[in-house]
Amino acid sequence: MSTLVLFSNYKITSFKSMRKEELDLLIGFVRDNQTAAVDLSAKVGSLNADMTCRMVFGKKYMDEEFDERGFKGVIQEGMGYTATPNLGDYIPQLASLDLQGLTRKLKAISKVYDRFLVKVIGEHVQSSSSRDENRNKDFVDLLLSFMGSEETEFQIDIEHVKAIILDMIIAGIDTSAAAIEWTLSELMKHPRVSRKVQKELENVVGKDRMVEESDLDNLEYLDMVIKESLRLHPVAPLLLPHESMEDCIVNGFHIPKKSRIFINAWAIGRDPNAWNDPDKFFPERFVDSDIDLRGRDFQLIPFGSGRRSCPGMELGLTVVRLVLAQLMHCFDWELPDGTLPNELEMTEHFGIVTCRAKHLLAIPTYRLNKS
Ligand code: HEM
Repeated sequence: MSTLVLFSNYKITSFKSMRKEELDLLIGFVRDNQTAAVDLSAKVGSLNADMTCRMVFGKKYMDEEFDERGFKGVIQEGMGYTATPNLGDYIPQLASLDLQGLTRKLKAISKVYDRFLVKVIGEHVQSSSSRDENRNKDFVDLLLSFMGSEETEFQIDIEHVKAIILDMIIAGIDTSAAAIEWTLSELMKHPRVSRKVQKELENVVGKDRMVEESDLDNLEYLDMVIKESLRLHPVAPLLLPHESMEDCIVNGFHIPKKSRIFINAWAIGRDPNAWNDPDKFFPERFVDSDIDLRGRDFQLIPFGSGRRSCPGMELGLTVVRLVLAQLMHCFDWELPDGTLPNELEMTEHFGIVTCRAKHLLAIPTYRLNKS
């Protein structure tokens, strides 16, 4: 369903004008605030949350419509509990005691999610008869249209709809934002690479207009920068847990059926057996290389590989490329308080999605010709 319907090329393209509207708001805000440092981590996080909400729910929701902790706050709290190693997973006899209280806390969070999802679905059902049939359908519309339908191969009920929506929101918001945040951080740290990205943008786009999505395929160097950033900072460093379907032997290790498997994409991206100078940020390593991000090349798997790899990859890459290109094309960036590029701290905050421990702040200067 994800591949054929939700993330088809047609569907991704149908949200192009929405992405432009949201990104233009951010660019406008930054242009109006050029004297102070912009909290890029917070701004990029909100931009992605807004884009994802409009695609999945058809509109943005105010924080207070969710819960007093706000939309992002609750999602992050839930993700935090999910990422915490749970004793009960390793010693099943202890699971029912819930010694860390994780099950109890997650159940409480799931009630908040559930209340919100019931409200969103209710709003869609109520307004379905009065809605314009030609308007662009959001994910909730699409999923509801499969429910109870005999004509489709996807047999789903309301609990599936809730689960899929939640999955999309959780998997979509922080991942793209963290990928943008890390790439911007590496660009701030490496002015040579930043200048080269801006030079490419000047050649492809010119300084008289902003970037359009149709320009993205011509930005080859930016693609290398993104690959290099995802190699060093795979936003889901351990991917998602997998389970072996049958007994198998990998590199001489016996893996019994039904084992829980973690793939350390972070370590693979920095493995000296797979990469020369692995700790160096050097996008040019991808010149004349056919290593891509799609999971064919096992030394670079930020989206996983195979059937359970990320279904939102094309969409995620479109957003990451577009936002980075626009921010780098429209502005020069300087670190605040006289911080030198090589002094920028890169400490990670570990979670299922690993973002920066400290927000990335930078001072913008508008650089296009047109006012
Ligand atoms: C740069 C952006 C993104 C990155 C780096 C990323 C990365 C990943 C990774 C590593 C996985 C786990 C794969 C595995 O364990 O093998 C995953 C799964 C998933 N991603 Fe993404 N993702 C991104 C954007 C998105 C977006 C925008 C969406 C949807 C709106 C999305 C939806 C999903 C879903 C639904 C899954 C779970 C698939 C399943 O249940 O098997 N992702 N993603």
